[in-house]
Amino acid sequence: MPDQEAHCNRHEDEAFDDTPESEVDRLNPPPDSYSITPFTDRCSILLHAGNGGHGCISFLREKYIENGPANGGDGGTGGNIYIQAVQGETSLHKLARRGILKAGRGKNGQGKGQGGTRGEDILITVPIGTIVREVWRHDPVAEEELADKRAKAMGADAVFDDQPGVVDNTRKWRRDKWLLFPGAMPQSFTSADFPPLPRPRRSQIAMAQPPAPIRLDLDAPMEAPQLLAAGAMGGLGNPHFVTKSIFRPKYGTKGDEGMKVEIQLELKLLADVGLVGLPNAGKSTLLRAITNSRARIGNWAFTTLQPNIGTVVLDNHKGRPLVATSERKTGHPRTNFTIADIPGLIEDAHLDRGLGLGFLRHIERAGILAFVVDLSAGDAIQALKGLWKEVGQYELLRDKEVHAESERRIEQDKEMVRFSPLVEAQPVNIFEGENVLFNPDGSRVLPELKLPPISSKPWLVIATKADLPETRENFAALQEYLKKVAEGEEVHPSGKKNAWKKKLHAIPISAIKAQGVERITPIVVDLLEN
Ligand SMILES: Nc1nc2c(ncn2[C@@H]2O[C@H](COP(=O)(O)OP(=O)(O)OP(=O)(O)O)[C@@H](O)[C@H]2O)c(=O)[nH]1
Ligand SMILES: [Mg+2]
Repeated sequence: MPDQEAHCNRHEDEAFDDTPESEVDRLNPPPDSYSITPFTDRCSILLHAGNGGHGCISFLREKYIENGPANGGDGGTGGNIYIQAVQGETSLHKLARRGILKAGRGKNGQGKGQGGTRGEDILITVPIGTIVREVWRHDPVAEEELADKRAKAMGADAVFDDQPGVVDNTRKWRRDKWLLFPGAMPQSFTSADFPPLPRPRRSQIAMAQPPAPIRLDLDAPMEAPQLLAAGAMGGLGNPHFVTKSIFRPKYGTKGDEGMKVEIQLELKLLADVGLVGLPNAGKSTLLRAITNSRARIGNWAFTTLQPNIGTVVLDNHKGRPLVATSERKTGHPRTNFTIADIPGLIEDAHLDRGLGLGFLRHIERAGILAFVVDLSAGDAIQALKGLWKEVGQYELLRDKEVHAESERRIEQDKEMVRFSPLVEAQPVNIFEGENVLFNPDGSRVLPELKLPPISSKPWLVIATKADLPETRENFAALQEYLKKVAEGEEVHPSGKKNAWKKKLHAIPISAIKAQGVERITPIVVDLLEN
């Protein structure tokens, strides 16, 4: 039992006596002392920008003023949706659970000329290294603009209020756009009673929207949020429709419908360091030893079923940083780095054995790879080579996979007959070839992420369980081997020629006793920064 093992060793070895009791408990916890952190690295969500509030139809009522002038306020603008990549977020699971994000609707206008208040905004916070891709969108205002353009091109006398003298014949029938005075009978209005419908409007902030289709690569912390979808404009109150002949218009307009965008979020970078190792090698214990993680630990294979991400704090804001760091590209000194503990890798994992390809994908998303080898479980060099082999095989396969996957998706889409009742009922408002704004079936195949080859990543070896007997020779051999690799006497374990081998480190540790782990941080920081 691991528990007994730990205690025996502590009595044997004087050097480990200074490890506090509580720390040992934390690193070799009873089975129920862990937390499962939910984790998602890919999800799609539907954004619904806020609808505009309706305009108000009202008239001044005061003593001695019998038929006061129109004084209905305009409707408020709908809420906007923003996105921001921030430090501290590590997973998309919170967003994945939401599914739909709907910004607030603007409030309706009020009497006495009071405009409606704006709808509530939504801010989506995502981890740094998130990619945002648009799947499809439905933008009512853009569609209306397009329809107008089309009507004009076809020679209809579609004219707007800013072109006087010509009668609008095309848009008055949009009864759905008009709001009538309470109590007015809809049938008492003929289209002749309405002035030309105002041209579709956009809020000023809509200028800040990224061009469609949205493709954002958020790989740095953002100081300010980025707008994704602007809320729709509110309707106009009845004072807008006062003319020389109509003093008391009994109509206003409804607020516009907010646009809908479905986006796919994907984490490009999972963490700064990825722990790669066989099952039961001690990766989760290591993560616990150097971070505050409460990752699950157990003396059996596949204890970890999904990535756990821990953060190593370098600067606890108490004056001098714990580890000296240089100013990075961003201009700020690095204050932390993250480590991903991923499920164990077994032989033939690339053939989808074990937990399969899913988590091999995580490996290529780490900045640095830390190969965790168990010194007590046989030849460490063989273990390291085995891990590299799987990683390499995976990389080979991936390129093929990606290709096959996108082919397959195209094929499936061709075969499927989609149920889309709305498309038939609507006038087709898309010019051929031009900006397809309304793509109701969302069948667009999104391009895969492009990532650098795995063998070009900096890597190090963490040799763990060094507290166990007869691990010394194993480690010495490993170190000797790495030296030869660095000098070019041995082939790089990845088998690739241009693989990274600038500074090869092997660090012996005992994670369970938190011995030697303090050496990891400065080495990792050095690799991250250079
Ligand atoms: N003696 C000793 N035992 C260790 C050490 N590190 C981990 N262990 C034990 O090894 C076993 C496996 O540890 P885990 O951290 O769960 O291993 P893992 O690599 O995360 O395993 P998977 O999640 O299944 O891939 C546990 O029983 C740990 O207590 C160490 O430094 N020394
Ligand atoms: Mg684990």
